[in-house]
Amino acid sequence: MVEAKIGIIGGSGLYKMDGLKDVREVKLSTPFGDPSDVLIVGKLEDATVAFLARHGRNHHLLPTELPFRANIHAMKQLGVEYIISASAVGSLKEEAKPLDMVIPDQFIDRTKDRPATFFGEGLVAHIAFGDPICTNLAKVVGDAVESLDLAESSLHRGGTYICMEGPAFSTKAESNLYRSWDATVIGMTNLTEAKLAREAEIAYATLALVTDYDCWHPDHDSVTVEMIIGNLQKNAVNAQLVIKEAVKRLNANPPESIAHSALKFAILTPPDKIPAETKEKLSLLTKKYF
Ligand SMILES: CSC[C@H]1O[C@H](OP(=O)(O)O)[C@H](O)[C@@H]1O
Ligand SMILES: Nc1ncnc2[nH]cnc12
Repeated sequence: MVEAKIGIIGGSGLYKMDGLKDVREVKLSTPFGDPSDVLIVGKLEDATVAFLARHGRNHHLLPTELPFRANIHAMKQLGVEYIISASAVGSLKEEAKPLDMVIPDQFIDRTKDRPATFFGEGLVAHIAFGDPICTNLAKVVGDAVESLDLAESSLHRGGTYICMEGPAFSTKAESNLYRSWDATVIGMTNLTEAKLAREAEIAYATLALVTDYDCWHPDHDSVTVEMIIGNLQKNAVNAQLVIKEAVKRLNANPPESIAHSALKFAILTPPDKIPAETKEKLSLLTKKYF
């Protein structure tokens, strides 16, 4: 089995990583179904990385349809310890302009129709999620952005990402409600992924790339796919540069992460009371504790 310590999940607009060497397509199955697509494993800046297109390489999966658990489980199977997620977001603040980058440190969950835990079926675990993003990994990504000269894009470190269900974009009332909550950006994917990554003890950070002002902004029309497509493409170019630089830094200096021991005090069910099939199903995640 190939191994990769760093995982990259590409969202809308980022369907492949340029510059990968010794590329292999790895098709994995998991106890939670198949991932969104094959994982692309290759060398980037001397590090072995695993890339996955979240919506599939042809963008055929809605946010609600994403096999989040299979995607994270597949990363875990490859030995991934750090995931950098690149995601398209709408901005809820004037100062976060289209083409800017935000590295959120909080999420608010507005999803309602997707599984968001590996646990259950006789194994109860509650992870701490007060700090849902790995601070040290976020710093590596932020430092990578700042080391590059990205003329059109400012960096915003910190901020709250609203994760909505979609696929329709928000109403103006919703968008203004989220602004009243002081949220920074809105998307449809990253909270679910971050939660599962934490359950899988993988450090996770989001590089959120602003495509639009959602629908609250008085000087902009309501968001449509047509309007954001150009920004998605420009953001994808920037995301590639940032990820390459972040991978270089991460490989040279892998940071500690609270995520790496997230299950240490999370599991409530005594090991001898967990059904054998569940123990087997979750063994990749929990075996170090039993
Ligand atoms: C491009 S429009 C909405 C779509 O874009 C974001 O996807 P991702 O987070 O995978 O980059 C957003 O969450 C929606 O899924
Ligand atoms: N305005 C928006 N709302 C939700 N997800 C998005 N992804 C990109 N722009 C978005």
